[in-house]
Amino acid sequence: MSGTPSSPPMRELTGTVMAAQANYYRVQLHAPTAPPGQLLCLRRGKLKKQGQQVLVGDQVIVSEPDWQSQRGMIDQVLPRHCALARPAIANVNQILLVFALHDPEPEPWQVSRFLVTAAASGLEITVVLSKADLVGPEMHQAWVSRLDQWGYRGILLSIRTGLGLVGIQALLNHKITVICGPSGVGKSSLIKQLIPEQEIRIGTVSEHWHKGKHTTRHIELFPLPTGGLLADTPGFNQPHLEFSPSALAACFPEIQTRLQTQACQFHNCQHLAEPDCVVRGAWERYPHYQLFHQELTAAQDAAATMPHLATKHTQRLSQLPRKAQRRQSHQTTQGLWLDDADR
Ligand SMILES: Nc1nc2c(ncn2[C@@H]2O[C@H](COP(=O)(O)OP(=O)(O)OP(=O)(O)O)[C@@H](O)[C@H]2O)c(=O)[nH]1
Ligand SMILES: [Zn+2]
Repeated sequence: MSGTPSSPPMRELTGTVMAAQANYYRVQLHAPTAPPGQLLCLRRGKLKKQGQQVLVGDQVIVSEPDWQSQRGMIDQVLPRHCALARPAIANVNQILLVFALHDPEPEPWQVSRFLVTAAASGLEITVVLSKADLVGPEMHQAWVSRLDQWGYRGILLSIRTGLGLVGIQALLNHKITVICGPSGVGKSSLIKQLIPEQEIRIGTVSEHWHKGKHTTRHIELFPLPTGGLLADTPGFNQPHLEFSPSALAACFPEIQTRLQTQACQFHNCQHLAEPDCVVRGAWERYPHYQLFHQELTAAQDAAATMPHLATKHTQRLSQLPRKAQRRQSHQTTQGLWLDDADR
């Protein structure tokens, strides 16, 4: 790869992995080390041997560019600041959770379940309350203040009237954002507003996704005209809770707020039936906490007694305390939550 004595020194080509399918990765090259454009790349054998996965969202070093056939090789994966498992995307900055105010109406348990799943990632979360044109101001206010009490910001959106679009655009600027939410809430409609020129492609991708059992086989980042990248996820109604029961409290801002100023009698309080617990109480999502805790405990018990039946996620995560889970997923290039089945 070394140039002739008269050629200028070769600079490393860097890029972002925009899509992954089978063994191929579509890499958007970064200026100024490369001409604008994308290369279809393979992962170098040595990375495979090292068990180094390449994820959509990864920053990579590319070599052997063949400009004519637009092919290249991924030589190196640069350190990630985080890696999500579902969808398997690296370097995500925030999660946008979309719920419709009507058709389908938001179900507090379901909203809470999505919030807890998203909160487990440790990323910034914003909630979009879509189809605002279908309900009145009372419903708007009720959900915005409910979310506020839960510790989240809710943005009203209507594709019909344009309400909220500018605010959402500003939020997405220069960030990698994953959009999640149940089926039919208007995620695709929002993406079409944000990236009109990608309309056809998004349609194709959505169709592809909806054929499966809501497992993301094809993951793709779409560039926003204003800067930033957006990833859609398939609509699904019951996101998986996949962490240890003791990690659940960290996924409720209401609990974290209480624990900032008060302490439970036991340092390892699970906030269920323990005496002198400062978390247990008459706040709206406490029943959700109890229910999710029960579910996670049952999954953990199943993993302990029937390890062959447990999912890989549950097995690995239940072995680690919360802090270690975060450290692993944020620092290593082999995100703990990654699972080959997701890719
Ligand atoms: N009234 C109204 N309808 C909307 C709005 N946004 C989306 N819709 C309608 O809601 C329906 C579902 O929208 P999609 O964008 O396909 O929803 P989705 O979340 O992508 O759904 P999945 O692909 O199943 O995940 C469509 O008929 C849209 O026209 C809105 O702001 N107001
Ligand atoms: Zn407690």
